[in-house]
Amino acid sequence: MAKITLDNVTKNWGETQVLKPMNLAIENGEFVAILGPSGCGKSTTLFLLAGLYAPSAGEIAFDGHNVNRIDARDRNVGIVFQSYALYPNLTVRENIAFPLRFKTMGKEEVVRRVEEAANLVQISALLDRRPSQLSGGQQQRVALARALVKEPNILLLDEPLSNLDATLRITMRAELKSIQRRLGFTTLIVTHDQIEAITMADRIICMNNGEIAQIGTPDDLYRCPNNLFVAGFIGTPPMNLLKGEADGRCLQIANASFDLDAECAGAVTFGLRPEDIALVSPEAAQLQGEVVTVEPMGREVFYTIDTPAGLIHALEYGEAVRHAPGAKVGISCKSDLTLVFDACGNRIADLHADFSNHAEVSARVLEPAN
Ligand SMILES: Nc1ncnc2c1ncn2[C@@H]1O[C@H](COP(=O)(O)OP(=O)(O)OP(=O)(O)O)[C@@H](O)[C@H]1O
Repeated sequence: MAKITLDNVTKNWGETQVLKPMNLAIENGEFVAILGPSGCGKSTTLFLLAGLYAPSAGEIAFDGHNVNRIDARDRNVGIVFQSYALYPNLTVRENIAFPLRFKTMGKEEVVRRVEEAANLVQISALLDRRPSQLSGGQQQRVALARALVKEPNILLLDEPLSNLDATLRITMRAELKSIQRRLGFTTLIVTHDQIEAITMADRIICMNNGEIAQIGTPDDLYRCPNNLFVAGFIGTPPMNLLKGEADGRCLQIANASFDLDAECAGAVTFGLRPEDIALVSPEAAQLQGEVVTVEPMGREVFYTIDTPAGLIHALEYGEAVRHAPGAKVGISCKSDLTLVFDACGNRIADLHADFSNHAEVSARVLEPAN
């Protein structure tokens, strides 16, 4: 188990800097997800830690020791790639034992470690098969056992679940997390699946365009995004982001004005999560709109509402469809759940807008569906 520190680490390919100076500290035993859109630098960060890439500048340290010049195979890091990369002509046993081939260790020790790793991921019965005789989930477990067999200090996972079907992903997600908890490896997982990141990780590094947009617990990123990128990236369906203008304690969004709980001035963006919206009677809210589409999704109903501030998405829990297309509704939300971002896209801490009459929100004064 090792603490990982990055101090102003960058990566350039030719003239292009794909990783801007990155500073990061990951504690012993932490499970951290690197999340972000395609091309933002997630795998680059992981490969730098693995020693597969050398940094262009800066220092990578494990437990305070600079590892910049230490070879991948000497870093005591286990890696699981998206493709699994199993050797088709080797048995499962030989695949798992492969990373030990350069270690000076007796045959019995190799057998012990292979069996222990196979046991951990529950593939002991498959050791004499070849990869082609395994399902996708079983192959994924072999790749994980191969990473564990070195008894690494750090486990690096590069989209390890992306080739699995939806059900298996959920099972493997829970299994990975439980193995990590039991063995206590410092673990980094690269993913572009936010559910994966939110469900497994203690902390998430959200990256955009070669740099860290925010690091925090899943709840921090969801409830207190530092900036518009994180606000728009985390959450499905995404946060509603409305353009507005602040003047003192007044926020104007299209034809509606709201009270702010502190002074502010200039162009702002106002953020409102779909599930935090209550659709109330039009006269009970400052901002009104017309329901355009209604999508019942089983446990919830997803509404798209056309308002003078643009289209707004709202999610109401429960099966009941309360508003039909064409219904006029008011958009309401508890003020402490609203977010305000400045003209540069940074969230203004502790600034909220009074978006409605709270009594109306809690009473859920709703128009009947017509
Ligand atoms: N060997 C290389 N030479 C030049 N550019 C590269 C090389 N490897 C990666 N890049 C560029 O670096 C940037 C970051 O790539 P990286 O693979 O880290 O992204 P990612 O976030 O992991 O993306 P994805 O989710 O699509 O795997 C991309 O713009 C990519 O095109």
